[in-house]
Amino acid sequence: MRLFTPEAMREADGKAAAMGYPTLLLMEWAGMKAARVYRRLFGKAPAVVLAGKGNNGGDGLALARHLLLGGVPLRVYAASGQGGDALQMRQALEALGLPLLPLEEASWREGEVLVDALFGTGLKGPLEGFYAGLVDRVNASSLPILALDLPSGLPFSPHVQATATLAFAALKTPHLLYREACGKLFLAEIGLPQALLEREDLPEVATPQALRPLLPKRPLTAHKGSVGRVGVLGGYRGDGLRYAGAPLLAALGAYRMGAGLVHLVLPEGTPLEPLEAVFHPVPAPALPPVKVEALAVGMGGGPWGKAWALEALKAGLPTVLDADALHLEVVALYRQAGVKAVLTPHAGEAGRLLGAPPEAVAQDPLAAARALAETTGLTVVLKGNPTVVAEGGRLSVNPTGNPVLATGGTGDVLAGAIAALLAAGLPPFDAARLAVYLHGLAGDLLAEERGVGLLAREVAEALPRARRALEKGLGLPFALV
Ligand SMILES: NC(=O)C1=CN([C@@H]2O[C@H](COP(=O)(O)OP(=O)(O)OC[C@H]3O[C@@H](n4cnc5c(N)ncnc54)[C@H](O)[C@@H]3O)[C@@H](O)[C@H]2O)[C@@H](O)CC1
Ligand SMILES: Nc1ncnc2c1ncn2[C@@H]1O[C@H](COP(=O)(O)OP(=O)(O)O)[C@@H](O)[C@H]1O
Ligand SMILES: [K+]
Repeated sequence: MRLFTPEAMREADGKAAAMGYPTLLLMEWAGMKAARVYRRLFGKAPAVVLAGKGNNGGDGLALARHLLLGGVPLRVYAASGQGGDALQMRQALEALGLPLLPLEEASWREGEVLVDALFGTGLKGPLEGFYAGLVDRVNASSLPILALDLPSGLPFSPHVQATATLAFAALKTPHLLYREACGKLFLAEIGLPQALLEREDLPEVATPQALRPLLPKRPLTAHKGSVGRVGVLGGYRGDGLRYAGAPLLAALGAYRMGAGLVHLVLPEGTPLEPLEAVFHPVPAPALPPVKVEALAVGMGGGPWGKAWALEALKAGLPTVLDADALHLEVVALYRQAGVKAVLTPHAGEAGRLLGAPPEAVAQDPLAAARALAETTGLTVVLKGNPTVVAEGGRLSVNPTGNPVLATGGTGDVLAGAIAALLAAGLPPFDAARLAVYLHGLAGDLLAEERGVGLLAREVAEALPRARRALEKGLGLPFALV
């Protein structure tokens, strides 16, 4: 599944029209699916539809007709000046005898549901004047809001803060970059010719459908030496083992992602956990003295971070470089050596590597991940919401995960999880996008059950459940309608 920009989506609509496909059908499906979502969420609660004059408004008018036919009480406030498909939708509604009220008179009361069909992919620049005021009133209403295609105003401010958003044909960048404004996310197929949605040049949205086939198989004869052995290298002695827990969490992440054996190479004096690991206490950064297939490096390494990474490079194995191992010189050496490496920076670390402020990274994580993959020549996991995986020209945007993951150590768990999949033989891009998806899904399962207050080790514990869900094809964090 591809992640469209609003422009790419408009292009696809245009191509459908140029092919001779009747675009009125798309709008009709959009309206029908929107009515279905409305009924599912709000039953027969009365609707107040706010329709702009473009095609997004047209979708709203189509929805209004389906609600009317379904016996849902409603008022429609519409801008004037529709043309094309939207005008036909307006005429169809009027033919059924529903008077359209001027948008300027829009008002609502307790118990009603607002439908935001003001602007979609055609918005150019931030809303101002009347529309900015209308959006502010909508947001102040405390009524449930169903946004059609996009919460109006996105990607700028002000924008509608929706309770639920129904995306048409494909997810667009603002759906994943402004997740909060969208509320519960739905995606409707509206009959757009499939060929127009297959755009290899656009980023992918990681989905169960694409990721399930990547899950490493485990044959009956599997043994702990055959399903992937991971070396976890990290920690620092000099400050009283302040971050001693970080590599231990990475070891848990690796085991919970299915590693057969985890070898923990740690500073002497570090607590020896988890019990399932094989321990190699060392006086200074060193490689595990045994055979492993992948490494995770840097967690809790502090000033030793660089030394761990340089030591690890000698093994020439697929390696996750996390936290204290993330340095430009180190990264350049991995590239030179042709070693497969996955970098796992958060916005702060990525900013440091790119020479950009963290805010700029967070503002456009797709561009930042792409730039970092380009400058380093390695695989990049830019952590955040959304987490973006980049390699060469490929981008995968992760739809799972939520703010309960914002707690110490969850990144360490992820580093170990990626290493486990590398050790199982997955190429870096696949290991990264699969681990990121499952890590986020584990967080989603736990958020649902328990909410804020998770421990990173519990995220590791939930990884097998996330994996089971993916095996069953479940776990898509938005609903298809
Ligand atoms: N064939 C198609 O094109 C389809 C389009 N669909 C819907 O159509 C939408 C796109 O429709 P449009 O391209 O007509 O665009 P929109 O309906 O999103 O908005 C266009 C209108 O907004 C005005 N406008 C743009 N920026 C503004 C600003 N900053 N302040 C005030 N007014 C502004 C434009 O002058 C134009 O009148 C999609 O989001 C989707 O909801 C769906 O019906 C499916 C089929
Ligand atoms: N608001 C959020 N939404 C989704 N995922 C989040 C959010 N906050 C944190 N995470 C995830 O939690 C992990 C945190 O990693 P990191 O910042 O390295 O923490 P630590 O160094 O404590 O392990 C990342 O995988 C990140 O994507
Ligand atoms: K809208």
